[in-house]
Amino acid sequence: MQSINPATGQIIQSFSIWQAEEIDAVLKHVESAQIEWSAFNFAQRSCLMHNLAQIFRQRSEEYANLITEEMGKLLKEARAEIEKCAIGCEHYANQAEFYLRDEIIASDASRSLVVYQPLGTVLCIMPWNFPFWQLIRAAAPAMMAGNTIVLKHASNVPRCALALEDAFRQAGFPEHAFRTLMVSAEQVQAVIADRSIAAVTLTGSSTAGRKVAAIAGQHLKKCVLELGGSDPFIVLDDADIESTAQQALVARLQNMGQSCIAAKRFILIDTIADAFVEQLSILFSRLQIGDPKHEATGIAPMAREDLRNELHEQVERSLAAGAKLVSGGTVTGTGIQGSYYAPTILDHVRPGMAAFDEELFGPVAAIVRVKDTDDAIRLANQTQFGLGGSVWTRNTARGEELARQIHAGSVFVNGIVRSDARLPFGGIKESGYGRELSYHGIREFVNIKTVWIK
Ligand SMILES: O=CCCCC(=O)O
Repeated sequence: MQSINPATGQIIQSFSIWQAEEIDAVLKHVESAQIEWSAFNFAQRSCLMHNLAQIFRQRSEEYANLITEEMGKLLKEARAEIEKCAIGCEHYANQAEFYLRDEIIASDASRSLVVYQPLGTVLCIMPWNFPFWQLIRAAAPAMMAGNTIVLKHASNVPRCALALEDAFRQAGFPEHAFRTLMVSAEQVQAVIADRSIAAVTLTGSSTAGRKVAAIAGQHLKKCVLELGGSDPFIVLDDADIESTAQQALVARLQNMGQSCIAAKRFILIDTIADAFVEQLSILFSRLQIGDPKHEATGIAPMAREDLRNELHEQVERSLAAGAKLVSGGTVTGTGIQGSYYAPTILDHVRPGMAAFDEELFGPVAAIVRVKDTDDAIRLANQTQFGLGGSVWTRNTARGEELARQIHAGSVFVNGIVRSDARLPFGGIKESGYGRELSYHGIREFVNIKTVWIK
């Protein structure tokens, strides 16, 4: 496993992958720790989760630099990610007991109730794009419910994975309540199969989701999958073009476009399409490519060179299929080592083109022109994905009506799709199943037990 700085191409550190004996030993420890951890009451768990939030804030600069060095995002975005982790920990520290309170249900018993109890050890298989937050989004609720965690992180962020383990230890969690496994993708099958693992949560591609779901299914283990997306960003003809284009820029280029919930297909009503594209391309052209640690930089590298090359290939296939290049479309970095890609706008994208049919995980906006709102909804739903979507209009009642017609796990009206610990997060169709965050998220990894008393 190698930690490589995507802004320079330099190897920061290399790590050896664990052998089976080491994996076994850690899984046993985490399994035993779960018995100890589940005996902690909510107040005790909450106290440690608050400590963790505090550690994120105290060590924010260190962690943010680590993220930027390992996967390339802008340092200011990395700082925001760490703050989001602190907020997520606090949310579950404060709400878990309420979310998992016993529910008394009237039935033919003298007393019947539902109690929520931990499942055991949850394996978190996590991606590199938000290397701290994706893990905390899954682990904070699961741990507050009394589960322990083993993390298999993406192989390009090993230092983030180890820093997370250290943060839990610093916060005072039992020694093996949270452990990072230094394992390869090939070793994951055996980990899922191990009897110490009760359930699995994966954030990653639909391809990875299929594999993990198949293995978990074979071993009858519960899994939650948060997979890819191709979120529509629908602009109606009454939207404010200037402010909506500014939001579009953030929605597409956040995290250098490497987010499952980034806006990917910009569906524009014909009458405003020219003005919108012009505005968006002006905004794109102002961004400076450079060192992700510099305040003035707007375009950071993508996380890995192979991912950048794959994106470029999707752009080239879309152009060959008839899309029109408005700006970008080039691999930048001649003479630079980093895996940069110029912010790109493709116009006249239609179904059948890579930019419409596939997830574009990078700084490329696909413009889809439509004649009316019916056409907009039809095309928004013409995808195998169903993660998020947004509608932009001055008429919020109309926006809500359209939000209900979009097939996705969350739809925002006049707002960028984002996760929020108070609201459920997840997708339908090939974007996965199950929900994270809110009370829905914490109830994914519990035994929802009925107790019936005559
Ligand atoms: O790739 C998915 C990114 C989700 C980020 C979030 O939870 O805000």
